[in-house]
Order: sequence, then C-alpha cells, then structure tokens
Amino acid sequence: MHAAVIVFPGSNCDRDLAVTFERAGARVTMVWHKDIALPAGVDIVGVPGGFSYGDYLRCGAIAANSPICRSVVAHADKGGFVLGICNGFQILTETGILPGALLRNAGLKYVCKPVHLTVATTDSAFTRRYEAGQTITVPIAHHDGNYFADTATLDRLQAEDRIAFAYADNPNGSARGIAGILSRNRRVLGMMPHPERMAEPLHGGSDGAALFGGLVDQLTDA
Ligand SMILES: NC(=O)CC[C@H](N)C(=O)O
Repeated sequence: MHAAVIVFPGSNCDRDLAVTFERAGARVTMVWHKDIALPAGVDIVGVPGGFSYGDYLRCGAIAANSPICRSVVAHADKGGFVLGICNGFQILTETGILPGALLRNAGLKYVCKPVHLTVATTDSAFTRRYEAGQTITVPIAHHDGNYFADTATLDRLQAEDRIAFAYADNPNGSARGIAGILSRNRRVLGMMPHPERMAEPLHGGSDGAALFGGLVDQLTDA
C-alpha cells in the first residue's frame, strides 16, 4: 500500500503521520503543497494536522486552494482514499470533499488533552478493526474543532451511518458530539482527534494504531 502525506507550510504532524503509516506497513511519499500531481499509484492521501499557512483567514482555507489540493479533490472524486486529521479535516471541509465546517471551540480556548471517543461505525476501512461502540482514547489539540453542519446534513450523516467517531464528553461543542465523519462512499475520513499521536506504547497508548492497521489490511488486500 502506498500513502502520500501532504506537507503544507505550518503542518506539524506530517512526519508523525508518515511514521504511523510506515509502522502499519505502508510505503510513504511526502508531497509538497506546491506540487501539482500526486505520485502515480497512490492508494491513500494523508492530509496532516498543524497550522497550514498559519491558520490565516480560516483554518484550512488557504491550504484548500493550494496547487496539490486540486489533485486531492480529483483523487477523492475518482474514489480514492483520503484521511484528514485535525487541520487535515478542516482542509477537507474547506475543499468540499467532506460536508460541514469546523468552528471555534465552544469554550473559545485551544484544547489539548486526551479524550474518549466512541467508535460509531465499523463499516469503513478506517474503523473495521474496532468493535462497534468501543471507547478509545486519542488526543485532541485544536482551537477550531467545533463541528457544524445544518440539520439536514447532520440527519443525513446519521441516517447513512457516516459518523465514524463521537466524543464521549464533547470537549468543543461539536454538533451531535461528532469527532469524525466519512464521505458518502466511506473512503474519506476526516477527524479532529489525532490517532497518529496515540499509536504505540511510548505515546502512552496505542488505540489509534488499529485505524492504520485496518487501512493497510484493506488496501493491501484490494
Ligand atoms: N492540531 C491541529 O491540527 C490544529 C488544527 C488547527 N490549527 C486548530 O487549532 O484548530
């Protein structure tokens, strides 16, 4: 399985994401935001966390208009897999690949702490290695993690079983406690918590590792 990890000016989880993919068994190519094309044959694009372009304008808004994001949108449009974590999730909503928006946290403060998440669906390559309803612990670190979408969109996400993860104790005011959502074809996941920061015992826990393990299994079998 071949993963591309996009690097924007201000990304700070790009190496962590690459190492986690590699430890799960993937081959990784780092791709610079000014590049126009993704490497040929890429199975999944990782859009990492951080502060792309300094979070100016809105988190993810400038990155969503960078040259490489046109190729990320094209990759998603043709059914390719994409994983956006934290700032990566913000970028995926700004491109329109995923619905909704990430607003300022309800408490108006940057929140950095481990949180408990409920695995809301196991019907995806990202969540297949978890048990439905399982509680996992993964850290968050953001000031704009408050997921917002209109009621019709939220109802559709629920009806289509596209909420991947929900907060056990909503730390940022997200609508319906949403921590991560899937695209309609279930091949794009955006989530605010950082599974790559809780993927081996030295991190203090490894609940995030199964997400990458499940992906590598599915994309290697494909
Ligand atoms: N850890 C991150 O990716 C941070 C995301 C974004 N810059 C925020 O604070 O909301």
